[in-house]
Amino acid sequence: MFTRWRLLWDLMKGNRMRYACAVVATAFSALLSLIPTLVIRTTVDSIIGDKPMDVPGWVEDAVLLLGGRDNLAHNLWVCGVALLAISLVNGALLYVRGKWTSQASESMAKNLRDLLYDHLQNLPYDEHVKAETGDWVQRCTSDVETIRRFLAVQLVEIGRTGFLLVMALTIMFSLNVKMTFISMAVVPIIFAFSYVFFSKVKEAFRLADEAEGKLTTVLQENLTGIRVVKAFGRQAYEVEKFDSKNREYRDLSYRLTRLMASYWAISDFLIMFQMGVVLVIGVYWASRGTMTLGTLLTFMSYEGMLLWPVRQMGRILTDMGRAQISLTRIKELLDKPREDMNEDGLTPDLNADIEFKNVYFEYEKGRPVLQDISFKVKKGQTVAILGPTGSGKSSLVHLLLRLYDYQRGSITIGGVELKKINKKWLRQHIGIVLQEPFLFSRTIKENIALGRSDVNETEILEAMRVAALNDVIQQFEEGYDTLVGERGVTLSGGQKQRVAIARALVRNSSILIFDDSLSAVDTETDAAIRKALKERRKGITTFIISHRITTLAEADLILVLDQGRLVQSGTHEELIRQPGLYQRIWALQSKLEEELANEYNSLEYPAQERGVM
Ligand SMILES: Nc1ncnc2c1ncn2[C@@H]1O[C@H](COP(=O)(O)OP(=O)(O)OP(=O)(O)O)[C@@H](O)[C@H]1O
Repeated sequence: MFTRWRLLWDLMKGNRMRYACAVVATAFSALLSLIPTLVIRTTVDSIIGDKPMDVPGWVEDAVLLLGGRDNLAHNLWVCGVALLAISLVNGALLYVRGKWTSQASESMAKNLRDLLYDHLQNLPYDEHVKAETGDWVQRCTSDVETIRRFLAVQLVEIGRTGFLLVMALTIMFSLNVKMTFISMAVVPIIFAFSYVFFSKVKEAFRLADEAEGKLTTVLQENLTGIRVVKAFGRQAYEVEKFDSKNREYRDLSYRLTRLMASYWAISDFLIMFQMGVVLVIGVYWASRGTMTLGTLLTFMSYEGMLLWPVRQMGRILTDMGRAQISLTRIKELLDKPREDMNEDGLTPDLNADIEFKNVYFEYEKGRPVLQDISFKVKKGQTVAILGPTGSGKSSLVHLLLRLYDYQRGSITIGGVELKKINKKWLRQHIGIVLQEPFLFSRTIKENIALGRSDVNETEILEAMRVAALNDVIQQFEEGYDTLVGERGVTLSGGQKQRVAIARALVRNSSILIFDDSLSAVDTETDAAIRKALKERRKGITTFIISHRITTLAEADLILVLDQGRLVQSGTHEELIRQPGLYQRIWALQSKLEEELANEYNSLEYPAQERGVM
């Protein structure tokens, strides 16, 4: 609990003084807002009327300075000017209060967003894999906003109401004790009613918020997956699903509006009842001379000023619970440990031999994903990995980048244990093309340059050539300055893979990893890219995960994984002679290719159309 508020305190660094000044301005503004009523009271009772002045000495001196009561009675505009002057000062105070609180709260929110963003960037890979992105986004946006509002509005409003109550009660008690008790009789009732009401209605607010969230999720999911919806002709089902969520949201919002309407009606009635009682008793006392008209006006005016904010207090106090929840949610995110980058680790030359020795790895305890994996790769060699879905291919290459840590065994590069190497150094020297490449909503060029910040034009063009991207680029008017993603053109799966390959190539890495990165390009382009890559990656140790035997065949070493175990390893020539998974897949793919070729040749249209002259 304490650490949560401590976080807020820390985030306000540089703005604490400003916020404190805003609190002081609030107090002064509360005091000033009570004074016009006193000016009116004195004017009515002692300047227009003939009651003796019961005002502090300095006010009496001021009246004398302005020519005395008689002079003021003939120049009532002076009282008007006094009211105007007070309003002006009060206005100035309200302005600086608003300015300082918003500066302090906006800076706090900015600091918090920066802190969260920085923290998220530095969380371990696994956290991002498991993360519910929507929930994280909400923590970084609406939860931050809730805390900002708490600082900018709620806390200040509580302070203002507190000051107002204390000061007004002091003045009221000094004027008439009995009337003070009468006029404040309903305050605790309104406060309690408002507090209980909003505590109860909080649940209704939560349900409405949740329903809104569900509605947004359905909408977002539908828009993201609209192609699937259309392809499967599921529009009617989706519309119905949306309608049911929409109806749920409407019903809950309607219920909330009804509840709020009854709240305003009851609390308005209580306030009006209270004012009515004060008016009736006050007029009675005034007619009997036990209370002056000015004092009655003061009570009526203060009553109005106090009861409205008190009525809001219940809402603000219950809303404060939200700020606490938001702070807890943010703290949970910030408490997640950052990834240890082993910055003091070794920075060896990674253009070296790699060795896996009895490597064991599991994501969850007791569920091994890789077991007893041992193999050696000479510097500059190409290693191909084959295996059924879920056999652990991606996991194996992820270990090399230390996106995850192996639990047993050893992985060495140039004889240095992987866990001793500085992680940043390691990742800087390994280029990876992920299975599902992600492109940012930027230009193609910028997406490629993400691989290395100081990359030059020639290197980008060269990487594009190797990744067979030039043909793609030519289709676009703006070439590689074409925007991709949500705001730009949509690239096909194969085109995206090629941009990702170019991005990995500009890194000039010592080790290159292709995680099934050519799966979406046609065989011809695959062959062209492999050829260009072969020339280019001389001396670079390369790992290629693929299901295409043609891709694997050229490798110096082929690893065959099955259920997390290395079941075969060797060259293409060795493996096709060994009975096993590789031989079976090779036989299958060769047969398939043969059948495809036969089918193509037997097509019955003219030879020139098939390109055969
Ligand atoms: N982050 C994770 N947390 C828990 N289990 C995981 C995680 N990632 C993968 N797995 C599991 O580990 C196993 C191996 O997954 P991996 O992605 O390495 O297989 P793969 O051989 O690359 O499969 P594919 O060819 O389908 O890409 C699978 O059973 C998978 O469900």
